Amino acid sequence: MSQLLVKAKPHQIAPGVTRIHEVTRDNSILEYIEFKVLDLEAGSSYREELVQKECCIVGLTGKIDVFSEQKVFREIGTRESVFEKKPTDSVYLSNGQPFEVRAVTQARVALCYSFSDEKRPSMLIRAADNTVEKRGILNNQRLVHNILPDSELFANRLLVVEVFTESGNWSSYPPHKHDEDNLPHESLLEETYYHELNPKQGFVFQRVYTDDRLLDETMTVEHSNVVLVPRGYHPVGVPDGYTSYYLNVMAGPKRIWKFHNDPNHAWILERQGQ
Ligand SMILES: O=C(O)C[C@@H](O)[C@H](O)C(=O)CO
Repeated sequence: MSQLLVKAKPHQIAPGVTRIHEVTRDNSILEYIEFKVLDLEAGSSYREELVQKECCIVGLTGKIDVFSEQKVFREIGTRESVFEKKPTDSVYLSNGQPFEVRAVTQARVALCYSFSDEKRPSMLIRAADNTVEKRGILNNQRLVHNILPDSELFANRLLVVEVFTESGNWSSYPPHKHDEDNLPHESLLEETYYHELNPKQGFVFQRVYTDDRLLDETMTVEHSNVVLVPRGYHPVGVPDGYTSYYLNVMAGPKRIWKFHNDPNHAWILERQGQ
């Protein structure tokens, strides 16, 4: 059984609250990242206390209110489907505080965690604060919303980004890795991919591999699956007829995204127009 591919396991944990994913240090091979996806019915609420963790709450779809010790954030979320391809709102909460997510409408929420013992200000990351990038040419085009990039200094470890890849294109490509603490050349960051597909019956292929091929797994990834990237290159290929969305969480010892392209495939970037 794959240690990298995590399928959705919907489980009702409170009235109106269904946990779709729960990736923890105890049930996964990751050391720096934990990740949850929750579905909330309108009016339902989810409570948690952050102990030695920071969290970025991403309003994937629907509208939520977030109550933290320091602040209340109202009407978080901008879209009914991620495939509207517009940025959404998120909230950053630091270690050592209880919080509550209350659904204003039916909502799907991602809780992206890393380990932290620092108390920092709670922050609203508005949809309008996301930097939006179009990357790549030919069949390597993708749309990126930077939710919590390394240029934003208020988080301790967490990096969060969402990526849309159209039918027949490749993203996280040419394959790149960030698994060596060797700055300024490369940083060590684990990564998670939470995938959605439009239409839902679609699938993508994701390969996770290292130079020595001691890790080399190619996965068929379906709607709502999570892929764990403890190390290695991690490209995604999208079949004709389907659009791919994924939410990436990255974290490691230093909060810098410095990747290294697979030298065998870096020539892709030298084509005209990149
Ligand atoms: O540019 C892309 O295709 C997205 C990737 O950079 C993705 O966010 C990732 O792999 C980050 O390391």
